[in-house]
Amino acid sequence: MIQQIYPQVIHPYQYELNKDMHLSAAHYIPHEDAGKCRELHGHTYFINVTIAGDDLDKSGFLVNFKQLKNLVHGKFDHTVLNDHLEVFPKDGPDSFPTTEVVARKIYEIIQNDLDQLPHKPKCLQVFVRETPTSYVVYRPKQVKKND
Ligand SMILES: Nc1nc2c(c(=O)[nH]1)N=C([C@H](O)[C@H](O)COP(=O)(O)OP(=O)(O)OP(=O)(O)O)CN2
Ligand SMILES: [Zn+2]
Repeated sequence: MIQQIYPQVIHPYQYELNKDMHLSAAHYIPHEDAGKCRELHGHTYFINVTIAGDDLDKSGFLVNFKQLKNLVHGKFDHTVLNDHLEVFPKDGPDSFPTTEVVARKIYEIIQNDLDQLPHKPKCLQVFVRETPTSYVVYRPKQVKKND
């Protein structure tokens, strides 16, 4: 069981769901400022995603917990993050799988999937812990209730 206190998001929705995941992945940050992190190394990432909405699907789910796990753990577990060029392209601001970029990419992957659902749940927060002493929280700038 993952035991971690997460920051709370204030929101207007009636349902809020949280899914914890952990995954093993390797990465490297090929930038001169990254020091020892320029070399390939691995982490056990601890991830929490927060989903909210007012409506449930026909199963009574806001979104199936398994679906969230498949989207993130299913894609990245036991992989080298830098190898996912569709997520972290060779050039540009998204090319380095820093904790910040990983958190935002997980948000984008999840929200793109949620946008296909008729009841339109929203991803409000992605928490990514990379080491015992380092984590990032990503939240989209604004989530409008009727988006
Ligand atoms: N803002 C960021 N800074 C750093 C990132 C990052 O993604 N965003 N990443 C790294 C390294 O990849 C490294 O894996 C993590 O660094 P750090 O927390 O410094 O790791 P330590 O285990 O050495 O931390 P201690 O608290 O000193 O034990 C670096 N910076
Ligand atoms: Zn690292």
